Amino acid sequence: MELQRSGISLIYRLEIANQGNMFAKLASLVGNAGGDIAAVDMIRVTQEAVVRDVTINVGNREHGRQIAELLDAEDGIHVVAVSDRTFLVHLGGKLEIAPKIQVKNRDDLSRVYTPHVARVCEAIHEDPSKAFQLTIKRNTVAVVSDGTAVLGLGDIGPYAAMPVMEGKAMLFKQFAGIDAFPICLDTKDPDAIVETVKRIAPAFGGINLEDIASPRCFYIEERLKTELDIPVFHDDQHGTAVVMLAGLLNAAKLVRKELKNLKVVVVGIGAAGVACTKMLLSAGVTNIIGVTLEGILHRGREYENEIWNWYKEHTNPENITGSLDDAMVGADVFIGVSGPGVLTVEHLRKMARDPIVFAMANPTPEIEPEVAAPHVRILATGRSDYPNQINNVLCFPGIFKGALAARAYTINEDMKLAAAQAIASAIRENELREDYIIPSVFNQAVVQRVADAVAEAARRTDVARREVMPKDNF
Ligand SMILES: NC(=O)c1ccc[n+]([C@@H]2O[C@H](COP(=O)([O-])OP(=O)(O)OC[C@H]3O[C@@H](n4cnc5c(N)ncnc54)[C@H](O)[C@@H]3O)[C@@H](O)[C@H]2O)c1
Ligand SMILES: O=C(O)C[C@H](O)C(=O)O
Ligand SMILES: [Mg+2]
Repeated sequence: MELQRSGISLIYRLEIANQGNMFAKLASLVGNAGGDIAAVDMIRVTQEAVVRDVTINVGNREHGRQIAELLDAEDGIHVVAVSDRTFLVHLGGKLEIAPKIQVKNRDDLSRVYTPHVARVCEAIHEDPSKAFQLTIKRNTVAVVSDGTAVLGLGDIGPYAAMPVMEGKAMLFKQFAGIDAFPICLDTKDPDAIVETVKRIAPAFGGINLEDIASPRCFYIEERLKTELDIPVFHDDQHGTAVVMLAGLLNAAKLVRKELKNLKVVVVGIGAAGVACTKMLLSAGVTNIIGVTLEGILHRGREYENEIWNWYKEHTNPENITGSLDDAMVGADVFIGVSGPGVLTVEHLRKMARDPIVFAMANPTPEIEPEVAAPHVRILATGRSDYPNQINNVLCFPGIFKGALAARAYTINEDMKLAAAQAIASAIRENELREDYIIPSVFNQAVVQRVADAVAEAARRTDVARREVMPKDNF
């Protein structure tokens, strides 16, 4: 596969002396240093100098720093400040709450607020199911995290987790029209998390658990699923697994291999790794090898982590032992949901013909895509800046849209499988290519396709509380 990488974009505020052709000099300095000027804005002009904001695309932060040093060392150029556009879009957070109706006069006020609102409260008191019709519960999801497994950054706490949760909430709204609220809890106690989520549930039609570390995430999700009557969905488990399977269905078609014959190596047997494995098993894959930091999971050992004991019983049919080096021999597929630097070119060389590599750790994949690309047939990552983005954003907006439309009280296996098939089928067979096994997150047809398939699966499996017509705009 061939790859092109996008870097980061920095804004340099420069004071440029009014002498000679300074801008041409600046442009050639930047160009020679490998930067790419994307925009120039005039900020102010004085007798001696002009101040401009110059947006420059650079490879990474270090490259950006080198360019700043280079410019500052030049006679007549002074670097006033460098700002990162990513930080600028985060100023003050990424979300706000907006009312759906304007209160223009006393009459409006008396309807949305006291006294008439009281009649609506009483109606819900008489029939609690009316909360779905008459409050934001109908179309609102809580994105709940404790900040313990934020992307691949680990336990960075609830404050640092907020930007990711705000991002997920934005995507819920933009892609599915669902209002989502980021909630980062200042506790790691699984029971306290369960109790808190239960107590805030009245306002929500669904709970999207996010970036909660394993193995606690399994307990928290299981309890909430049993104790709440709205869908509870741990995105890092099931969203990831759904999109991974969608990608694999298409990748297998492309290399003309059948799922049941594949040898799949999964690295990182946490939330995402366990769920991906369960999904592979239900799709008919039998030869799955799970690899942790301690090596291949096998039946010759008893593990402290309970889920790994479950894992060893359901995978590794030949009970092989050893490290990732041993697991990769003859593998058709690598699924990485661990961390950076796990996979090497040596590993890729051990794989079977037409290797399929899904290096899904965020933000840094298990292997640098540029390094892996020449050695594999199909490569996918979780990132937005490479082709084949296998990221749960392709799933959670649509799966919740379908579940909320059907007013489903849970999201079950059939609904997840339906979502995976809907995502995969968004690409027609004659459109499949090595760098196009998964539809873009901006393919607007995908969310509705997933939502329709999920609502239908909810109806078929008797978990829907509402009949949904296809394309129903609830
Ligand atoms: N692309 C996506 O849509 C997507 C979705 C979910 C998670 N992820 C990524 O997957 C990774 C794991 O997320 P999670 O939610 O499962 O976290 P988690 O904390 O539940 O599990 C991670 C597991 O990986 C293991 N691990 C870490 N480094 C390893 C290594 N070098 N070799 C073997 N095992 C290793 C850890 O011990 C842990 O068991 C993160 O990088 C996350 O960003 C990607
Ligand atoms: O947030 C993402 O980009 C995907 C996933 O939920 C992750 O934790 O990495
Ligand atoms: Mg996540």
